[in-house]
Amino acid sequence: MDKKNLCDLDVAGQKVLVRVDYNVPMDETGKITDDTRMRASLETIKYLLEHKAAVILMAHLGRPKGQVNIKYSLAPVAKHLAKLLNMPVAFAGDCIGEEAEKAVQKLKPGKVLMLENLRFHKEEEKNDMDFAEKLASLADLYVNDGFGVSHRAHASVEGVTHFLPSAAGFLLEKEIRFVGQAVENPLHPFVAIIGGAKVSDKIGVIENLLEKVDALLIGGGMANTFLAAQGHKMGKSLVEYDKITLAKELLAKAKARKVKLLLPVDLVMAETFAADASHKVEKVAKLDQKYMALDIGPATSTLYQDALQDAKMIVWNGPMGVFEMDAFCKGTEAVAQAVAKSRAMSIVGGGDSVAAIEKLGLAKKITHISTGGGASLEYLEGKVLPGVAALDDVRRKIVAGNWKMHKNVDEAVELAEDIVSDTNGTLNEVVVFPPFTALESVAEAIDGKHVGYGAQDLHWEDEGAYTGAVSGKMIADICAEYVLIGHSERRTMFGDNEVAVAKKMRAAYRNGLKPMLCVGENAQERAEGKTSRKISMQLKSALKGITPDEAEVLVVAYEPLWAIGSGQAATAKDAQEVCLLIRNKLEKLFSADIARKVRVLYGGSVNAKNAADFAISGIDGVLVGGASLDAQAFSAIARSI
Ligand SMILES: Nc1ncnc2c1ncn2[C@@H]1O[C@H](COP(=O)(O)OP(=O)(O)O)[C@@H](O)[C@H]1O
Ligand SMILES: O=C(OP(=O)(O)O)[C@H](O)COP(=O)(O)O
Repeated sequence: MDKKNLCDLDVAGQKVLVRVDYNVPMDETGKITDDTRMRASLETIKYLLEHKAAVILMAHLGRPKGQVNIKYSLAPVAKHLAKLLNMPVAFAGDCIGEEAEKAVQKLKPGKVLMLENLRFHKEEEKNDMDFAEKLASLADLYVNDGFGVSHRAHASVEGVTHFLPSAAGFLLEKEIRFVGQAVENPLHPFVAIIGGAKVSDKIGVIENLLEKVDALLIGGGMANTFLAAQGHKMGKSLVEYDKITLAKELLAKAKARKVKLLLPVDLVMAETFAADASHKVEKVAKLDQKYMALDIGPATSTLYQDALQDAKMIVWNGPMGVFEMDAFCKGTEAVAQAVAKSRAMSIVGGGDSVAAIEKLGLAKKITHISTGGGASLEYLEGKVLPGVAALDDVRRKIVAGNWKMHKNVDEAVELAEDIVSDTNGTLNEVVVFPPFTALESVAEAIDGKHVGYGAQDLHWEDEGAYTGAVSGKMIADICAEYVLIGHSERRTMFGDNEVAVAKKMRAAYRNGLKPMLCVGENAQERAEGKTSRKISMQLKSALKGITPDEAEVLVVAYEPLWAIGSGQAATAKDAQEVCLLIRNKLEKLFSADIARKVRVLYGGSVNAKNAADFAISGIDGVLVGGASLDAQAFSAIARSI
């Protein structure tokens, strides 16, 4: 995940505003009937309390339409939270204004305050900036731990991040990691189970998952529409006849992508939509037209269980039938048992699906139970969640331009000045690497501006009889910040082997320079599937003896040799996979925290046309060659990453 999390914030003595999702079911007496979402937030709250923060919780309950309505007060939730935390939880009768301000003033580090329902103010759902600023004025820092509401661009989810340093809570980070993996790097065979009432509720998810899965199992009311699209007569079943064409398109897409799409072969048919309705199991091919389908049948349950047996990753969202009625919950329970029994990485989201798992006591057998229904659906659709996108990035992206052996002094200064003016305002870090002859002039021309500069290489000794060489000490003397080490051209044309690279790394750190270490495989190694082994060896050799503190300022550039100067860039997915491999290797060499902080770039035939492809999770910027010699092209790249 590329967003800051709690560990990146210094919370001691700070007032931390935490957005949680406590939109929990209650019975008519106000008793909370399922506190899963509250329990899921405890890790974040306890971390903040242990680190001496004053914790201010804000949440919504229901949809009171901007009106104060006692039915949706969070007071009972605050009481229940006190029991879960086994400590007092103060409660403010409003989320902004004098009452909230007084409560916050009284709040001490190590204590918790719950604010009243945000949605008593219509400005919350309107993402009103004045309202967001009033919320933000209560605190020093903001943490979003409400995954279930992060698909909403509301003031407490998105707006408030414009006024406070922000980070993800542990629950949000865990949700994004698991649900995100299913979308970005699924394990195969990858099987998805989609159920629920209507296909119209989950079109986006089905379309996106059809790009990723090996098998898709469909149940619930939405299966009826697919069966009708195949020509089956569905009697009084819930069928969305206006979605028949769509269902046919999805069936065709699955076939074209060779995705095994399974539909029920038998159904539990009921005379009426009622818990005590008379019902019977019938084959899909011959359904009683006076009846309606309210669950998948036993043969279908067996078919789906078999399809799940060898899965390595399973995503399940939506029940297989009218789960809330005992007579029609068996299909959902059978799927729940199969998912729990599977050795796959299993991710379950959606109120009814999660309820089935909880009812059967199978929660511990599921890898990740999502606390978000709509949020997990939208994430599975591949949508950006506003509540996540709004958070501060853990690593500022870098766009670096390696000018190689081009530009005399005047040209170099002109190019650098043009880049300064053209990249003004970009959030990304911009760095240029001029030739040595122009480095000092460029440094003088842009020093103090937002564009950084560095050297394209260095010798590993600080001084001595090394004709033609330039030392780290000399580079530091003109206040350069970065130095490229191990660029493929140094390795292939000038004999920089792993020993030389390792000595240059030491020289860089000895002189206070930030190394931009280039690693990458050649065409043959790639063809032989040796990329991972080659890069792991390069990293291990170059980083030997480097301390964690030194590693924190390291930048690694993945530059596949076959893509340098060839005009043939790696695909964004290939680059993402290798950058992930590099980060995993950094975690093994140092720690997860260092691996999160190190920036990992892609380089190799990046240009203004393809740069945006590399603006994806896990890639923290680009190292640009030829395209960096033109200010406009390079600035376009700096804006598109
Ligand atoms: N065959 C069916 N006919 C009508 N409704 C169904 C059928 N199967 C499931 N449903 C309904 O689907 C609803 C749950 O769908 P959904 O909200 O998508 O699931 P989740 O809450 O797990 O996200 C339940 O209210 C259930 O009654
Ligand atoms: O319960 C929630 O969504 P969900 O029912 O999709 O899980 C979240 O708290 C968001 O609530 P909202 O759908 O009223 O914005």
